[in-house]
Amino acid sequence: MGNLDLEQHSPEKEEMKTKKKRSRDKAKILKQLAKREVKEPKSITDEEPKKKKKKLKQVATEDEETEAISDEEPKKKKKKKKAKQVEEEGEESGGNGIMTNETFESLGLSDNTHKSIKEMGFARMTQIQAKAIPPLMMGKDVLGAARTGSGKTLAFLIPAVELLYHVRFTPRNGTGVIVICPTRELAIQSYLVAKELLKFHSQTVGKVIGGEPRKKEVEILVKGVNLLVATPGRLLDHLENTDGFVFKNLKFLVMDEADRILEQNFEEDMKKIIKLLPKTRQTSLFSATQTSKVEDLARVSLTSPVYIDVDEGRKEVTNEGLEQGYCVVPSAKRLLFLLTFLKTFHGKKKIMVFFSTCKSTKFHTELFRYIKIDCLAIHGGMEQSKRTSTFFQFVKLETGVLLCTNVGARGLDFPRVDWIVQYDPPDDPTEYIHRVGRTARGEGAKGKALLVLTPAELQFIQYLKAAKIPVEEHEFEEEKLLNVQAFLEKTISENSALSVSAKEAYKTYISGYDSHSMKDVFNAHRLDLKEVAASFCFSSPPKLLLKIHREGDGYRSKREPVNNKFNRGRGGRPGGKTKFERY
Ligand SMILES: Nc1ncnc2c1ncn2[C@@H]1O[C@H](COP(=O)(O)OP(=O)(O)OP(=O)(O)O)[C@@H](O)[C@H]1O
Repeated sequence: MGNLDLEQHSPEKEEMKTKKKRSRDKAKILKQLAKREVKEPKSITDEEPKKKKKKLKQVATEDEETEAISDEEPKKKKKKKKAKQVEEEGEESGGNGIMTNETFESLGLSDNTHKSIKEMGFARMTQIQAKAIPPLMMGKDVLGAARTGSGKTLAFLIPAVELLYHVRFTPRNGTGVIVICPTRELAIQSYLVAKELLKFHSQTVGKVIGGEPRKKEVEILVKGVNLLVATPGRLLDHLENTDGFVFKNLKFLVMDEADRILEQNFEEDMKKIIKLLPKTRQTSLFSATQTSKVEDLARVSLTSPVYIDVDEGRKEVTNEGLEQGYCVVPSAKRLLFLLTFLKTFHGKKKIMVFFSTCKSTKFHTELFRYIKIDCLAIHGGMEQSKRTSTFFQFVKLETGVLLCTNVGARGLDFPRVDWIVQYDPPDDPTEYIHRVGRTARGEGAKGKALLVLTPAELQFIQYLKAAKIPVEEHEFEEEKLLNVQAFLEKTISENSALSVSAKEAYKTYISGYDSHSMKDVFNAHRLDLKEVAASFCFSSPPKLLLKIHREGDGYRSKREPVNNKFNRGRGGRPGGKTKFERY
């Protein structure tokens, strides 16, 4: 028996088996791709001009982000160093289970894709990549879940690029792959990764996102964008209105952060988009969190999907390198608490602070700058050009503070963030997971997260624990707070612009609170307005018309039960945003 066991688990045999399996998979993938090439060339190659095989490279116009990636040499070096560091840290610490020993080389990718991945400094695959890339390259529909910062972007972009290459897409064939992202910044980020992957290929890449000039986008779409990254609203706009946008050859649709994309405020657009796109295509849904809506969509619109959940069975849903705490702070002291925190770490750490509304983010940015706390801001009320430049500014910073709404919660890959502060609570555990996922990303990475709750909101911790999120309480030390309440109130009362901004922030904070989906925890009727006003630098609540839903008047929790099979307690998502648009 002992012998038999040894025989079965001999490392050589295991290795042989894996190698054999890999080469079988590789052969299958190549066969599959070849089949697709044979099956579909008509609709595609027929449109290709025979003589003019001009290599049209990267049709996307040069834009602001080019500047951020223009220092080619240092960037390459930095990346190689980073990848080496990631691997070493992973090995030293025993890793946190994100990396595998499987190499990208074993996938049998095209030389040009492989060359790009090498330039990015990656040799071994992460778990989601090792599990999702082979079935995706075989043309299967995939529903993929893996923790934040574990490399999902390459997991779908590598198969996308390989598909375009093997089917020999040219600009004339139009769009073969569409990647839909919920925020503009995430779309820009994914577009840049796609651009890097396509660097040595002839296929074209572009993006269409809200807030950018449509005309420029129309021009690149008409020229032909093979891999298109888009936000839902702007994509729908082009699908419906842009003559010359060829999408009938679409082969692969990816929804990144699928659970977010299927929420209420995107749902209508998504239904229309799906209706307009060709039906025979490969579809893939990715996110760190899933909801029953994603499952429903997978059931009705994916063909025999492969379900991949690399973190199934983990005791915690957040990353091991993440230290998570919460502090119970009386409403009236919240601002002083945040100021004390920022005074302590300002200039030493890279920090993201989450707010619930645009106006509140705007007010706090103005106030902090006024009192000489340097900070950046990203929220939905800003011009896109400013949002984009701020995004790249924060990417480059070693230390600094970014105040943001949930536009910063999903998918963004800011390097080396030390602290995530949730000054205003998230909508639910799912949103919590994505916000804290902006730190401790990748193998061996570390980071800290702090959630600020008022005594009335403490019950939220039970929801976090039920969703397998470990949080420890930090003591609230009132005596250590900066003693500046009177100074702040005076500052606001004497500065009319700040005062107007504070009033708007106060008002939207309350209406935002009222639209909260977990009414059992975040109940606007339990807010003490005098205390809330103090946290916006008012000695008494400003006289404003506040609309708060009456209790019993449709005022109930929209929380969706977390009991579907694929979700497995990841912190299910309630019904999504209500009338009040907060981003
Ligand atoms: N094979 C790899 N080896 C090392 N690092 C990698 C590998 N693949 C991706 N990365 C890096 O890991 C980081 C996180 O990747 P990515 O942004 O794709 O995560 P994600 O799973 O999409 O996260 P989120 O759920 O927050 O969107 C990126 O900086 C990326 O460059």
